[in-house]
This record gives sequence, structure tokens and C-alpha cells, in this order.
Amino acid sequence: MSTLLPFVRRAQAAPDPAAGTHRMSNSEKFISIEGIARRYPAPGAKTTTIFENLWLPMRRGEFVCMIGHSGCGKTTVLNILAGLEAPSEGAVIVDGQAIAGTSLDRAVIFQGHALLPWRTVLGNVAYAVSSRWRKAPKAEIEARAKKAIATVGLAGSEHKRPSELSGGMKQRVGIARALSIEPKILLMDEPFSALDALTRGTLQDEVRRICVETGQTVFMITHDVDEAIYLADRIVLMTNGPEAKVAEIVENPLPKDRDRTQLHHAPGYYALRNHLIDFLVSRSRTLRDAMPEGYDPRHPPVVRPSLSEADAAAITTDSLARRA
Ligand SMILES: Nc1ncnc2c1ncn2[C@@H]1O[C@H](COP(=O)(O)OP(=O)(O)OP(=O)(O)O)[C@@H](O)[C@H]1O
Repeated sequence: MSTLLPFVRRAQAAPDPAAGTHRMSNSEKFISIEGIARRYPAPGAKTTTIFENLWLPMRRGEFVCMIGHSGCGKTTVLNILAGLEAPSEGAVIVDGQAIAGTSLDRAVIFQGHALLPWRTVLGNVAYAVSSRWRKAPKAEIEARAKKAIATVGLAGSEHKRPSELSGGMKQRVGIARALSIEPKILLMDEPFSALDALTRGTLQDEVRRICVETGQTVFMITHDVDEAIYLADRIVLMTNGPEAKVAEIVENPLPKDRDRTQLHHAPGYYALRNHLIDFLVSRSRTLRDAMPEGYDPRHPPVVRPSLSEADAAAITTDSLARRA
């Protein structure tokens, strides 16, 4: 498969004392996945473990992307974060409280738009707003809904119904609806994968701008390496399933105010991209079979591809740092 990727250059591992040495403190953890597992009954009174002992803390305002091959359990992790599924073990803590079931604190945007077809754009968003603020006067509900609609660039389309909207516009309504309830975390499962490339790029720009401006905390699943590089502060790499693990957490070294059109000129861009592609092409499989010595699922390796092309990639781990 790597022969299909002639431009991939393997990142050289070089220790970077700044990477991975800072373990997130309890006060920094806004959302925390703590030791979750998901198991299903298998034939012969056996059990299939999709993943287990999965730990992931997230800071307030952080944009976290999860990448991994099909079947490693990404959607399951997102469903557990949403409260749509319960973990077989472990817990999810949001702002200091263990979650139990769904909540308007955690808004989900799926690939499909799931809009109410008989309601207008305004009606769809206002419905969500009124679920959040049940006793709010109608004027306030409309004002909040209109603000969210304007944020995603749909002002003027408030009275259209979903059947009158393009796929990109429908997804914008989905985003407006999620943002309108001011969730603590926005959960997105490949939200742009059904869109054409141009619309996808525009919506990525919008989501990025909104999240930076509002400090929204986001957990997003994607198969698109470039999307993860553009949007994420950290990228969680899952090994192949079953018994998938968090292989690494990659810190995005690119500046927060990154510009899509200039991304490929940014120092560190190719080291980061190559690292992610290398992982998907081969390491996601080899690491599933054998994690490195000293691997600690509670503190998976933190990787920060170097800012300098010359340095290529910088790799260190909490555990290695502790041993040093
Ligand atoms: N109800 C179920 N019973 C048994 N196995 C299930 C059930 N639901 C999901 N699985 C299995 O759990 C695994 C993880 O599924 P999940 O959808 O979370 O993976 P994913 O990484 O999101 O995949 P994709 O990228 O294809 O969406 C899959 O192998 C799937 O077959």
C-alpha cells in the first residue's frame, strides 16, 4: 500500500523534551474518558472486546479528533460520550460529574442531518433551543435560534424547509442546532464525509472559526488525515480492532490560527501528515499486535511531530519521561 504513497517520507523520531512531559492535571480535565471498555457477546458463550481500558482526558476548548481503521470502535466511543450507549466498564466524566444517559450538555452531529422535515430551518433550531430553555419566552428562543443560524451562514434561509436545502446547507442547520444549545461538548461523527470537496472545505472553515471564536470543546471522528490536521489540537490514533487501543496521542504543532491555503507551507506540516499516514498504513496494525514495552493505557504515548522539517518528528511518552 505504501507504494501508492510516493510522497510519504518517514518521520525520524527525535526526542523533544517539551513533548509529552506535561500530564494533564485534574483541574485541566474538562471531559474525561476513564478506563472504558465495550464488549459484546460472541458465539460460543464468548465475548468480543472492541476496546478496553481506554483513557482520554480533554481540556475545555480543545478540538480532539480520533482516527483509526473501520471497526476499531470510534463510533462506539462517541456514542458512549453522548450517553447513547453505556460502556461495559469505566466511566465518562463531564465537568466533574459522571454521565448517565444523554444530555443537552453533549450535542451530537451525525453524518446524516436528522432534521425534522416538516419544520423550517428556524423551526428545527428553535425546537432544540426550546428543549434547552423550556421556560424561555418565544422571542428569546427565536433570537437564540436566529443567532445560531447566522453563525453558520444561513441568515436569509430561516423559513426554508429541509427539502429546499442542499446537503451542505442541511449540515449547517445540524451544526446550528447543536451550537444553539451551548453544549459543553460537541460530538461529531464524520460530519462532512457525505459532502462534495468544496462544500466540505467551506464547512470545515466555518466549524473551525466558530470553535476558535466560542471556545467550543469538540470530539470528532474522521477518516480524513487532512481534516484532522486542519481542525484538531490533538489527534487520537486508535490501533486496529478488536481489542483496539489508543496507540498515541499526537499533538498538532501547527499554530492555532492556521490557514487552510497555507497549511502545506507550515513548518512541521509534512512531518505531521507523514506520521499520521504511516500510522494508518502500517503501525495501526503492528501496534495492535504488540504495543511498545512500557505502554501504559492510562498515559498513552504523546507524539509531537517537530516544528522543524529538519528535526522531522519528536516522540516521547509519559512513561519514557518518567523512566528518564
Ligand atoms: N450490537 C453489536 N453487537 C456486536 N458487535 C457490534 C455491535 N455494534 C457494534 N459492534 C462491533 O463493534 C465494532 C466497532 O464498531 P464501531 O462502529 O464503533 O467502529 P468504527 O471504528 O466507528 O467503524 P467505522 O469507521 O466503520 O464507522 C465493529 O466491529 C462492530 O461490528
